[in-house]
Amino acid sequence: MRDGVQQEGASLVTLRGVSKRQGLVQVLHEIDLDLCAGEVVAVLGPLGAGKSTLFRAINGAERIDSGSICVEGRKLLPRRRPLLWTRRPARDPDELFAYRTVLQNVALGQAWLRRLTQAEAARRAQVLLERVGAGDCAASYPWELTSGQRQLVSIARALAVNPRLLLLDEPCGTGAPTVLRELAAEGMAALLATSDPAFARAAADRILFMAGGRIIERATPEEFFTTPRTARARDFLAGGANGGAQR
Ligand SMILES: Nc1ncnc2c1ncn2[C@@H]1O[C@H](COP(=O)(O)OP(=O)(O)OP(=O)(O)O)[C@@H](O)[C@H]1O
Repeated sequence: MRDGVQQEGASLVTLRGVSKRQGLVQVLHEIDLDLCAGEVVAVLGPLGAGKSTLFRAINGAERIDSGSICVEGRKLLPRRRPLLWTRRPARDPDELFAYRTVLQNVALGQAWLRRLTQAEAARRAQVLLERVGAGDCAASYPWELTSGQRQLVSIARALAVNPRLLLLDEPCGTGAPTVLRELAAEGMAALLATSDPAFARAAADRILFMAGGRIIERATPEEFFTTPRTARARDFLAGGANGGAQR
């Protein structure tokens, strides 16, 4: 039990007292976070809350000033090779190779990372696309897809290495929450950074509400969206995705 929210199993990602300053701005203040296998946790907050910085730190791409980050019990060292990273896939079609079909985009990871033949990589890519409900998109090019479809294709591509953990910075699309919940039911964990309350509500088991570089509420979606405890969270929910003032 942590901050009133029941968690089960061993922690896959553990942060204790993580702090980070960028110039004059204290971007992260003493962040504690636990993520277990099979969980989808949303770090929800307004623009500039520090979500992306937090995710870069967990990914090993951002040096922290103090605190510790452990992934599967191993302490993350500064500048360590980043973990698999899916950043804003749905908003930026350039994240997918524009002149390759969806099947080729997903097969590339299979061929490179798993060293499969082209034919086997394509077969597995089709399986992954169907796994996320984007099988019909296989022959399309990225620019022919909706943002939600691109999101699903990006998740299929990330599944190339059978990840135990997905970090998604500002995911979107109506299909993605369902896919993430299904993957979590199979034991994968996902940590989302989002400023979209609807996405967080649809996808997450737990909400960590972040503002001004601090996690100021931890709750189930039911608790958070019906009875937010802090004025900052109430303002955010009343103000839409950006929650009025930043940070
Ligand atoms: N390299 C940097 N140098 C200076 N300030 C930075 C740097 N990176 C982030 N910041 C500041 O840190 C704060 C948090 O930024 P961050 O991008 O982590 O927030 P966020 O919650 O992800 O917001 P958004 O959704 O808009 O990306 C902001 O005030 C931002 O201006």
